[in-house]
Amino acid sequence: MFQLRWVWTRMAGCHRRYVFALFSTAALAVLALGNSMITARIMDTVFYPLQESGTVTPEVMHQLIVLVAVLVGFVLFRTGFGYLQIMMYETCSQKLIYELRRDLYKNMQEQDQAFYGAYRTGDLMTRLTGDMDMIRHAVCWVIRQLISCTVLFFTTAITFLVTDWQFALTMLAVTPFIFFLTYMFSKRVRPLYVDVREKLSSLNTAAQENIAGNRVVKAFAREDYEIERFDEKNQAYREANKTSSLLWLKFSPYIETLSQSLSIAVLLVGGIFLINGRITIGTFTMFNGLTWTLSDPMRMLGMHLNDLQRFFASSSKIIELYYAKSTVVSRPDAVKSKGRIKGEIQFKSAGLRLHGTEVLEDIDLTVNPGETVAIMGPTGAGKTSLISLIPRFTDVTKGEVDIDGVPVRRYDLKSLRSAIGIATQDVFLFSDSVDGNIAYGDSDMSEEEVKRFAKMADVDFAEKLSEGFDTVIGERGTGLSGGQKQRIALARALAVKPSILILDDTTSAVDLETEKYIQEQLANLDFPCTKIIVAQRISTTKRADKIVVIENGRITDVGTHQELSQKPGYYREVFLLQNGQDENMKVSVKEVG
Ligand SMILES: Nc1ncnc2c1ncn2[C@@H]1O[C@H](COP(=O)(O)OP(=O)(O)OP(=O)(O)O)[C@@H](O)[C@H]1O
Repeated sequence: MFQLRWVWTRMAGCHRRYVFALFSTAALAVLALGNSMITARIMDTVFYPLQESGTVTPEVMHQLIVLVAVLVGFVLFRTGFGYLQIMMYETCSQKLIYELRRDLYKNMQEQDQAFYGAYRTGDLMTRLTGDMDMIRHAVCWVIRQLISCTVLFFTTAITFLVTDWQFALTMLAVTPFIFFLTYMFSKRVRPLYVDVREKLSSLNTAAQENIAGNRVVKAFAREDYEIERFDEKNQAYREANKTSSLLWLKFSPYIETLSQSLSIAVLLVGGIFLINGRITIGTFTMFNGLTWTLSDPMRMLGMHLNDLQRFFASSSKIIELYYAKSTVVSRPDAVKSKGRIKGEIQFKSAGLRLHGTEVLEDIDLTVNPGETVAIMGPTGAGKTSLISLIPRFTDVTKGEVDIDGVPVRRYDLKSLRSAIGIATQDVFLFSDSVDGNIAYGDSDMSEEEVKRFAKMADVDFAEKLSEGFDTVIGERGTGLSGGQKQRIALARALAVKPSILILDDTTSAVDLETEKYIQEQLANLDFPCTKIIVAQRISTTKRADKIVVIENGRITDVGTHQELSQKPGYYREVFLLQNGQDENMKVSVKEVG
C-alpha cells in the first residue's frame, strides 16, 4: 500500500481536485440507484393504481409527467456531474505523470556510470513509458472504479436491507463466496504481474540492443539468431501474459455464475414475495432493476484488483528509480570555481577499485596548467579509468585528485565539468545537425564560432554533405566514417573552450596527415588549456610535454618522447614497433622524432 501513499504525496497541488473527484465518484455511485427508485415510484403511484382502476385520471397523468421530468433532470444532472468528475481525474493524472516523468528523467541525468552500468536501456525505457502509463491508469481509472464498486455495493445492500431485509439477505447470501474468490485471485495474480513486467522489460532490452547493434548483427549475418533470440523473449512475454490471464479465467466462471445467480434469486424469491403480497410491484421492480448494482461490483472487483496489482508492480519500479542515488554528487559545501580554472591537475596516491578489482593503484602525477600530457599503455591498463577521475565520472577509492589545488570532490559538479572538454573513446553523436552536435555544450554559439572549431578539428568535410553543416547525422552519426565522427566529437569538445581538454583515443581513426593538422591546431589554441591525450600512436604522443606510461593500473614511466624512446620499456617497444623495427635493431630516435 505504500505505493499508493507515495503516489498521493507526488500529487501535491492536485490533492483538493483529486479528493473532489473521489467524492464525486462516491456520490455518482449513490446516485446510480436513483433511476431505479424513480422508476419504482412510477410503478407504485402510476401504473399499479392504473391497472387496478383501469381509468386514467388527470392526477395520475400529472404524477407521471412530474416523475418522468424528475427522471430526465436526474439523468442530465448525473451526466454533467460525471463529465466534471472525469475532467478532474484526467487533469490530476496527466499533471502527476508529467511531473513524475520530468523528475524521474532529471534524476536519471544525475546518475553516475555505475547506474548506467547496472540498468539496461530497455528496462529504463519501460519504466519511463509503460510503468508510467500504469500509474496514470490506476489514478484515473482503477481507484475510481474501486470506489465506485464499493460504494455502489454497500449503498445497494443498505437500500435493500432497509426496504425488505429478508429479500435482501437472500440476495446477499452469495456475496461472501464471491469476495473470497476475488481475494484469492488477487493474492495469486500479484507475482504473475511482477513476472509480466520483468518479461516486458527484457523484451524491450532485446529490441533496443538489437536496433543499436544492427551493424554488428549484419556484419556477422546473425539476423536469424537475433530473430530467434527476440522470439524467445517474445514467447516468454506471451506466456507470462497468458498465465496471468488464464488465472482470471480459472476464477471468473465461478464469480460470474454466483453473480448471475442474483437475477435468479430476484425472480424466484421476489416473485414468491410479490405473489404473497409481501412486497409491492414497485419494490420488485427496484430489486430487479438494481440487481446489477450488486452483481457488477462483485464481478468487476476482480478485474480492478487485477489492475491494482499491475499498478503495484509498475509503481515499485518507478519508486526504485525515483530514489536511485548517485554516489558522485556535489557536496553541500561544494565550491564553484571563481573565474576560469587554470588547469593544474594532481593525482595524489590515487587508487580505483571497481567491483573488487584494483583498476588503478598509487597514481602520483602532476600536470601543470597549459601542459600537454599523453597517456599511453597496453589495452586494459587503466588509461580511460585514469582520465575518468578528472571530471568525476568515477570517484577515487584511495588518495585524491586535485584541480588547481582543490580536490575534485569539493567542486560543484556542474562547475567542474563545464571546465572540461571531453571526446570519449566511444564516439556518440546526437540525432541533430552537424553544427547542432558541435554546439552541444553551448546552444547559443554563433555559426562563425561553430565553423571556427569545426576547422580546428578538420570537420571541413561537412561542407560537402547534402545540407552542409545543417545535415542531420542520425543517432550514431550514421553515414559518417569513424574518423569523421571523431572529428565532430573533437570539435564539440573544443567548442566549450575548456580549461582541461581530455581526448581518449580521439584521433585513432583519422589519417596521419589529418592527425598532424589537428595536433598543430591543438598546439595553437587561442585559449589556455591543459590537454590530456590518451593515444596509441607515437605520432600523437611525441609532441607532448610529458608522456605517462600506464601498465596494470600503475604508472611505470613518465618522460618526454626523447627520454622514453631511448629507455628500455613499453614506450620504446611501441616506438620501435611503429617504426618497423624491433628491440634488437639499433635506431636513431632522431630519425623518427
Ligand atoms: N565498471 C568496471 N568494473 C570492473 N572493472 C572495470 C570496469 N571498468 C573497467 N574495468 C577494468 O579496468 C581495467 C582498465 O580499463 P580501462 O578502460 O581504463 O582500460 P584502458 O587502458 O583505457 O583500455 P583500452 O586501451 O582498451 O581502452 C580493465 O581491466 C577493465 O576490465
